Amino acid sequence: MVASERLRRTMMFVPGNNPGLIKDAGIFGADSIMFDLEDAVSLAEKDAARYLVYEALSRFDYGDAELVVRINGLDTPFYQNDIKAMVKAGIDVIRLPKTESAEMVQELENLVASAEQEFGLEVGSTHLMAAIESAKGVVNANEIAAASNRMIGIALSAEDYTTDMKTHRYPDGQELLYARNVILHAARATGIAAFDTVFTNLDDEEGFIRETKLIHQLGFDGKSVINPRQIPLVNQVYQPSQKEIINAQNVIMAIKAAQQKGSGVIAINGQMVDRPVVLRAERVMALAKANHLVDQEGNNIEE
Ligand SMILES: CC(=O)SCCNC(=O)CCNC(=O)[C@H](O)C(C)(C)COP(=O)(O)OP(=O)(O)OC[C@H]1O[C@@H](n2cnc3c(N)ncnc32)[C@H](O)[C@@H]1OP(=O)(O)O
Ligand SMILES: O=C([O-])CC(=O)C(=O)O
Ligand SMILES: [Mg+2]
Repeated sequence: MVASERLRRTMMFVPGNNPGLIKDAGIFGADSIMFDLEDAVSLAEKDAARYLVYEALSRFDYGDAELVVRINGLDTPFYQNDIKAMVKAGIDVIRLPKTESAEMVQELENLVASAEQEFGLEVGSTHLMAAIESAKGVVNANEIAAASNRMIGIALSAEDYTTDMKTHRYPDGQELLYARNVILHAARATGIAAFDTVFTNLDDEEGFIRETKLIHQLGFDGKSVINPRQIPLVNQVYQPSQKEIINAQNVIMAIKAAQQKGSGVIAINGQMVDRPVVLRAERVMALAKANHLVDQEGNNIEE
């Protein structure tokens, strides 16, 4: 699948030092599974976690899920070994934590390219993403997003970010509004995905849904999650309504008919349908397919 066409509603963190969670991570339906070598793993367990994730990637089948690894930061003694092992294992995406500049992404890219050469992989086949976790990262979000052709997305990491900003997380999320909008604009301007941050109170389902509705409304592709219980809740928020699906089906049918007659624009019930409307309709249909509300051809499923 082309990296830019993937749906990425949920990217689930899986601690890299926990064999049980790693083994079963594929059964919960996360769009992306993110093995963590960074903050979920204590210093004493860094080497063991890297080895464990390497073995898991080589042995287990995670189906259609995109496989991501969060490596240790560029200010640690671990990241070079992390990159080598994960490239060798054929990981889909490397997520760089605490990214503050384009130079950091370029340093990562150079090391990834060397590892690809060393292990006989096509240079450019490993994709990258950056987590933005500080004021400096937010200020430099545009250059970070555009730093490499390998970039598939940028993410807000609000736990570290709010600490850097000398605040903390509040239920209404006002403290994150600026960073969320900056990250979204940087992602959209570069044509890559935007991911919202984790919500750490597993018992506050209402708060989780409220936050997910907000980031869906803003335009995020999806959200980092820490627990399988959060996956269906995100999918529910991202699920298009029946009305949206019917509208999207009509738009796609109408534009196909128009194109057959050599026109790129048409009206449905007096409403102009042009390229942006078609693109929105295609996204609705992709979400409808992912939620099994229509079949792979976009037709309604017979009861
Ligand atoms: C600020 C940051 O950097 S956040 C990123 C780093 N943090 C992480 O990676 C934490 C990831 N999450 C977890 O480790 C766990 O979800 C915890 C510790 C928060 C909660 O764990 P639990 O209390 O066991 O959660 P819960 O009871 O809901 O688990 C339900 C099932 O899902 C499994 N599960 C829970 N979390 C995960 C996960 N992240 N990945 C895979 N499986 C998971 C559990 O093993 C359990 O399976 P079982 O029913 O077969 O025993
Ligand atoms: O990426 C995330 O959402 C988790 C994280 O590291 C943070 O919030 O600091
Ligand atoms: Mg963090």
